[in-house]
Amino acid sequence: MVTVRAPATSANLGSGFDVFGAALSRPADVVTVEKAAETTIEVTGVGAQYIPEDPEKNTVGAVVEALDAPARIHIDKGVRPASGLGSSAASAAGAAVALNRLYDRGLSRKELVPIAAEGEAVVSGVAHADNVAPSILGGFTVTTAEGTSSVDAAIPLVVCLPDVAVSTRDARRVVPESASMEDLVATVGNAATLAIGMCRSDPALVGAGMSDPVVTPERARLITGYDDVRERAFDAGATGVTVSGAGPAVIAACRERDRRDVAAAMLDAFAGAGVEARAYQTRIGRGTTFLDG
Ligand SMILES: Nc1ncnc2c1ncn2[C@@H]1O[C@H](COP(=O)(O)OP(=O)(O)OP(=O)(O)O)[C@@H](O)[C@H]1O
Ligand SMILES: N[C@@H](CCO)C(=O)O
Repeated sequence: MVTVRAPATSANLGSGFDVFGAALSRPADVVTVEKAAETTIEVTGVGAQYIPEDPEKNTVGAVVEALDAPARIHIDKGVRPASGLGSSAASAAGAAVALNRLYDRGLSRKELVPIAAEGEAVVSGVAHADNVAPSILGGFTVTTAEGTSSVDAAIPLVVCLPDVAVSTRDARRVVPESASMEDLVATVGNAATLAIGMCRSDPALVGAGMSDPVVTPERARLITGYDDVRERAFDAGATGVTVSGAGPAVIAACRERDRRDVAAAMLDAFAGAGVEARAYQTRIGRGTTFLDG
């Protein structure tokens, strides 16, 4: 038997649509796998009632197939589904790391990224790896068709999760099909600023680099109260605020000393918009870890 803790993640970070990702120190899924002749999946925890246990429909089923590793699998969800916090990816990432060890497949963490990404295709129609990469590798990740690069970074974060669901599949429908040259230049500048900020663990640069004139404004419309939440977070000291993944979670970068105030301000703004929410005071963290030695 192998048990792992696979962290939530935030993809895009504004300017890095479908490229940037970050592992969060909390929340996380716990995935346990045991060899079996046929694969079975049991799901407990946050939002378990919305997650299919059929291996054809659960993200871990595709991982089992890709690794040819049938197992009895238990997923204890800490990451709510349809959250923008890489819920479907956390389970797939955890299963990939755990099954690789259970069956002694000998694949490296980087080799496991495209395998876990197959799980994402099951739910969103696209095998995007910008959530599974940080959930497996940890830190800040840059994923392209050529592979993933990662760097550890010490950046305090708040993710505020409203009590509504937005599916990645729906949120991909509002992504514009083209962008102007002006927006392209701005986005490249912001993304480069964010990447330097991560390398220096500088919350000011990371926050400044989260600005995105192309995808985020369209996605923000799907989140009731977004503009107020963003403004209040900045007033409380956030250095940058954007939609986490496909939403509805909103992520803010900040300095350690401001994190509590930023979390309170975001919760208050959602409440003002009539939306219940939960705030996680978190930071960029480690990738999937073994819980059983
Ligand atoms: N193991 C799993 N964990 C969570 N959701 C799963 C799992 N397997 C299948 N699903 C389905 O995936 C959907 C949630 O995935 P989706 O990509 O929409 O949200 P997310 O992973 O929280 O968001 P994001 O990718 O934007 O961070 C739900 O419909 C859920 O039933
Ligand atoms: N990059 C993907 C991540 C989904 O979590 C998207 O924004 O659609």
